Amino acid sequence: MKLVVDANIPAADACFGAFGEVIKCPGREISAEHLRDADALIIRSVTPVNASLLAESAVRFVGTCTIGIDHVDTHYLAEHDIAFASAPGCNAEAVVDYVLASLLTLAERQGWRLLDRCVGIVGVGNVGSRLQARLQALGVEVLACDPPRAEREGVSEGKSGFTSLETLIEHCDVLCLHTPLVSTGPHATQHLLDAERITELAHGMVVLNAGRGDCIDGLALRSRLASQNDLTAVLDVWENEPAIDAALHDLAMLATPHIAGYSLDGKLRGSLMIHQALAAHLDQTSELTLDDICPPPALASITLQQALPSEDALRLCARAVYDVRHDHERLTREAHALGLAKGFDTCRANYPLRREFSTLTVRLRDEAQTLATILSVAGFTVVLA
Ligand SMILES: NC(=O)c1ccc[n+]([C@@H]2O[C@H](COP(=O)([O-])OP(=O)(O)OC[C@H]3O[C@@H](n4cnc5c(N)ncnc54)[C@H](O)[C@@H]3O)[C@@H](O)[C@H]2O)c1
Ligand SMILES: O=C(O)[C@H](O)[C@H](O)COP(=O)(O)O
Repeated sequence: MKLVVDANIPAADACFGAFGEVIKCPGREISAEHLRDADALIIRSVTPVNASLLAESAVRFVGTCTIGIDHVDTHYLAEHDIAFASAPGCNAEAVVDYVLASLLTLAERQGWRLLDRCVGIVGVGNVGSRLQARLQALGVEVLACDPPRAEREGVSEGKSGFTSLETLIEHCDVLCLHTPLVSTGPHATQHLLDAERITELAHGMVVLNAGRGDCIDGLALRSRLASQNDLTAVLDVWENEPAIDAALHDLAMLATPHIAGYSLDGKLRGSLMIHQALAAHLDQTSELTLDDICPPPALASITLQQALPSEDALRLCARAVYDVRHDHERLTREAHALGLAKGFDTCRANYPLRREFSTLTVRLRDEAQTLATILSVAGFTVVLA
């Protein structure tokens, strides 16, 4: 069996080597030529999978080690009896870590407390629901918007815990987008935040997008930021990646190269989920587990010797695991050296090893019960001693 695998997929040999010959290729370069005699295609989000890629190929299985599937023509696969698997939820914890790390950084820079803000979450799926749970457990007020879920669950707006995007825009201090890219239909998300809604955003609002770039009208956001400079933008995803809008990049307070989900844990979970899906497709059993492919964290524990204000302690622990400022600085540096598009992909290909909050054990004095609860609901492993 011949498998063509995106070269950016970690543990590719451990996860796919046992099935056959693994040919690695940068995801953006995988072409019909590479797939002519391939049986399986294992990708991440940067390889458009459609008729022009697959028409001449022998591929019978496509697996994307990502949650987003907007790069895959699933109708074409179904029509041609090509099996397909994605990795829902694999990197959701990492994205929530990214959001918390970003908001804690903004709070410090702008002199507010995250715990006092009202956060609106648009798209309450694997990422959004985990974000909602962590924020609410911290005591942050959260408003949630997910019309497809409200419809699926047969609940009316208001009573369901879901509310409209307009209400979020009206009431929230922070708006977090975690929607997939859907181009058509009643719940299309293409330019969900369009020029009109961007005009309505209140002075001082934070807009964070870690869903898909096309969910925001980038030109309209750029023009609001450039003309009024009264919003704070945290952008991990962009229109036209990797050739993103340089002016919008410069105007964002935190600008990162689509790495919100890039914890090692999240990427390896994605590889493992597609390994399991391929094994099932081939009627094989697999005993491979995350522990087989995921190393222990380099930083396993820290001790907080003094009682700190809760938000300072949160920020300290978050940064011990993941400092989002480094990702912002790295993109700016690489863009300066290589140009924005090349710098964007270089940052992604050479991404430093990042772990999830849960891999850090925070040791606290016995009397710090309240702080222990806060750190624990924020995602850390906490031990009182
Ligand atoms: N930046 C990153 O690194 C990164 C990482 C993971 C996921 N993502 C993106 O974020 C998206 C969400 O991830 P997820 O794992 O939570 O996916 P998910 O499919 O579990 O959840 C998406 C949610 O969005 C809701 N939704 C769909 N259309 C909507 C609309 N018009 N308005 C409001 N809500 C809507 C869905 O009902 C669903 O509940 C993914 O599709 C992917 O594109 C990005
Ligand atoms: O859809 C997803 O899972 C995320 O956007 C994921 O982080 C994308 O990773 P990439 O394909 O860009 O490596």
